[in-house]
Amino acid sequence: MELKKAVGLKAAEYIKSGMIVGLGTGSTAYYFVEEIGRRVKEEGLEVTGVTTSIRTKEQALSLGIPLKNIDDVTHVDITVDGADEISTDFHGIKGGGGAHLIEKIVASNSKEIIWIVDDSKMVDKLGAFPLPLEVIKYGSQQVFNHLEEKGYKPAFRMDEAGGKYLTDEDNYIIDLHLGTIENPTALEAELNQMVGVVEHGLFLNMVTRVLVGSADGVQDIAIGRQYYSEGK
Ligand SMILES: O=C[C@H](O)[C@H](O)[C@H](O)COP(=O)(O)O
Repeated sequence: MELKKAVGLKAAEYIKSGMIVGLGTGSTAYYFVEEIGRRVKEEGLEVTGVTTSIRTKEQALSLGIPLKNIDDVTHVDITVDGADEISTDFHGIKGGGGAHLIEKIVASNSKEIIWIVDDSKMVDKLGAFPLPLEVIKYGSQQVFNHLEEKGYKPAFRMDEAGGKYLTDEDNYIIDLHLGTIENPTALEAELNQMVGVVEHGLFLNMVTRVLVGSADGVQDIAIGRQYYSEGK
């Protein structure tokens, strides 16, 4: 809890008045959004938020953070979000909370992408965390069967009531229990082409800064790449 809060507060230091800010989803991003709300209220910070889930939208509205839809902004200056796993080469898995579709849309329109995590999320190779695929309902059992034939150990995500989990966009999620992903780039290419898969939780070559919380404090790692380019 404290590590998540520490990285959330540190990320908020990168936010200045006038920015359009992508507000991530999850238990770590929660602290970042709370801090932005506090600064809006107490310090007069003037930002426009673009949210990545219904949950975050409700939180941001309750805090009085002005919001816009992604389609009503020219770009996002900085998106701050959590992650489920980050590899040593700074690829990530996201979507443990089922929000990776909208998160990826917001991130892909962001000039800077900051991930905030505690050190338990840092891994050598991705894959121990189940890789989420958001799939359209129609034909989803066929997608599942196809993934099973490939040996990807798929499982439909279930909700607390025992039904299939529904995303904000009313799709299902299939989690792949891969163990280790030896070649994330090849898997990404394969999943990008799979009919019925709306979006997968592999975020490769996207993050521009990672803040890692540990007992020793917050490590601030600038990745040194530019994901976003104007007019792409
Ligand atoms: O779908 C959820 C998002 O990708 C989250 O950012 C991710 O699951 C990390 O969440 P948390 O900070 O709660 O571990």
